Amino acid sequence: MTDRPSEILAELREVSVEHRAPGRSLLNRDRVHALTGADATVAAGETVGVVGESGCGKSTLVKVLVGLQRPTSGTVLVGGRDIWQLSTAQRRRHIGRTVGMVFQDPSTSLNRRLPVERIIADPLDVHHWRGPRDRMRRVTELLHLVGLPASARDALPAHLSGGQRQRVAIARALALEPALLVADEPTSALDVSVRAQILNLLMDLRERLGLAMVFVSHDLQTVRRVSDRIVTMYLGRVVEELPVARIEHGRHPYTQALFSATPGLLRPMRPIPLSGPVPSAVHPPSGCPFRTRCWRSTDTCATAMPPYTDDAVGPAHRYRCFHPVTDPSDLHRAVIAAPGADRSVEEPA
Ligand SMILES: Nc1ncnc2c1ncn2[C@@H]1O[C@H](COP(=O)(O)OP(=O)(O)OP(=O)(O)O)[C@@H](O)[C@H]1O
Repeated sequence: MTDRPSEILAELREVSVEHRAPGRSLLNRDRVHALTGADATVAAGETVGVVGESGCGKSTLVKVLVGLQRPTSGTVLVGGRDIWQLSTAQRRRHIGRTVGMVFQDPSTSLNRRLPVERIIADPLDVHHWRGPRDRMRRVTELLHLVGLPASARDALPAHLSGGQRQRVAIARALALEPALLVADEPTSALDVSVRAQILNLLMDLRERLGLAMVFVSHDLQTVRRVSDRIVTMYLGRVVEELPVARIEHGRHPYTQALFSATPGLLRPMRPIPLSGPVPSAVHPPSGCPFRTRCWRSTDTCATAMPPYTDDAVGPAHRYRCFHPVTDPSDLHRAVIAAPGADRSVEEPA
């Protein structure tokens, strides 16, 4: 198990985010529960992978973490300070110096009208980074850091490839030497051929600069490879947090189902099929949100959201489930119990 470093760079405490449901009239009080009661921490030097199905709240969680989304309730601490107790100017300054953010699609996250130099220098200007000569030197340094030639400084984003644009976005995110880099699907909008290059660049920068990272991705193989800890989300809830070395011992049925769907990641022989659709984020089920698709659910699961329970290794591995998976043969039963499942699957030893 990875030792958990102690300095907490960012923390969510009981954070919820609600949006007005789209397409509804102003009189309609329906709300999308994008995030509900989420707790999460990121410590210096660690990489936290955030996983879960589309729409489960991963992007909302990271937007809250970097101050781009104000929570409806709960507390967001960045560098130990409650960011929503700060003035707008103080918040921007404080977050900018602690956290850098790389978005999914550099074609939309970069200003198309500005040359690369101005894009990268923007955080330096906003934060009054020393004098003009230092600013120029820093831009050159950043271009070099992300593997772009100095000549790229005059190019417009349209003149660059997708991979080069994402390098510019990474340079901008690192301009103020943050301790934490948050990357929301940083390679998924890129050509398959350059995804590995950008991922390798991020991993290289992480090592060289000693960065902590939050890494959101649908690519579970990659998340497993790059993360120290994994946060599993389902329908706006964080349902499990665990060290990557314990992924085979995921206690929440959803963690097991999610990772079983990627060949070779977990011991179950076949993907655990989940019945039924993901429930609506406007009207989530009572109690545990996963209960409507869970093969282990009982009436108890409808009564309340299960509290956090520490696994045997302590709070580094905790989950929210009344009926945690503790026996591998249960996973086998989940596979063969599904309608249409291949019942010839071997019972695990
Ligand atoms: N501005 C908004 N207004 C209304 N609903 C929103 C808004 N932003 C997000 N949502 C909803 O909140 C929920 C969580 O969205 P979010 O983008 O955080 O999920 P996600 O896990 O990042 O999804 P994906 O993997 O597809 O990017 C979804 O139901 C989404 O439709």
